[in-house]
Amino acid sequence: GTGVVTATPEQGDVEYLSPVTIGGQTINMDFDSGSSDLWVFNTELAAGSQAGHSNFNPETSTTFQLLQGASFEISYGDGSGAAGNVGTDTVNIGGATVTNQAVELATAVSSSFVQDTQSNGLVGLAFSKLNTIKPVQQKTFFDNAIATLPIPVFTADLRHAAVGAYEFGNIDSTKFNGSLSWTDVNATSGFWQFSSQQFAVGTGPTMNLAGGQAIADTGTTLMIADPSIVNAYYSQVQGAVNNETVGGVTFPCAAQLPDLAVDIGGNYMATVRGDDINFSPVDAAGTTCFGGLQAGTAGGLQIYGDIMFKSQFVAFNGGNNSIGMAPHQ
Ligand SMILES: N[C@H]1[C@H](O)[C@@H](Sc2ccccc2)[C@@H]2OC[C@H]1O2
Repeated sequence: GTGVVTATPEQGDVEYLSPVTIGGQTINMDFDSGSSDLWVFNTELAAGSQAGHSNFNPETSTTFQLLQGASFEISYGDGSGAAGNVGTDTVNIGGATVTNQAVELATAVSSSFVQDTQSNGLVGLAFSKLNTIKPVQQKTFFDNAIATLPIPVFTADLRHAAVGAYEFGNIDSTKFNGSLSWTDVNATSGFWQFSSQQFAVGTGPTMNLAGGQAIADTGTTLMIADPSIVNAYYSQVQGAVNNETVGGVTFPCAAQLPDLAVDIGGNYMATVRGDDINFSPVDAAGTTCFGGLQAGTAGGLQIYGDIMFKSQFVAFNGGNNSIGMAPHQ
């Protein structure tokens, strides 16, 4: 069957949380199309790390089974990480259910996870080749569910400061304008990766980024693009500066921010709303604001995170490895 759950933004749209039922216990988790482990805060974790979180208790689940000798250890792009043991349990996301899903029980988590008490773990939705479980790699929830879904798709409908949704096995055409533009994904990296070789700032000319590649990553808050895009964009914003202290580009909060259009696989120019690129104030007075568009390394893999998802409804097709996009309704 299909499954649909709410995707509720934390304050400032830092991340989006969705309810997941594991062995009958419902826990709010961060759905991450940029990784492939499902790990959860749990009662095996040190009490200090458990504090403030919803902690899965494998002992009170009648369907949990330890996966003897299995462990995981994951490091994320932002330097955070988690590690621990592994079991299997019944995982239900809005009705879409997998009876033998690998559930990773963290026994160690980095401080950024401990401090974020609204998030109690991640649901990895990238390709299973990135799963970190050893000695035998396990599948993601989507990989396990795909055969039972009416269509082999999940969709992300993330909104600025409003509740959106993740849906498995159905594409709700009331949630986007027009029709989806589909692009082939190169799954070799294990990410939902596509070419992105052109961009335009506001009503300006289309510019080239030869060889540009990007991934669609719901677990990344911002939009990390090639320096050539970032420089071209902020050259159009009065008062924009690269603020080393703050760690990225800032500008006056009153600035008028242009839209940014980026090429998706040569088939579609996805427009990212300028308003969403005004991400958050860095000072109490709300005078200086931090950009939702920041620079990665030149020629590196670009990461189109929540800043893009707030403008675009995205469908992930695991049947033919493609991504569909259209502006939100
Ligand atoms: N795919 C992303 C992942 O979901 C997050 S993990 C995370 C870390 C701290 C707080 C919340 C989430 C991390 O940032 C970018 C990349 O790695």
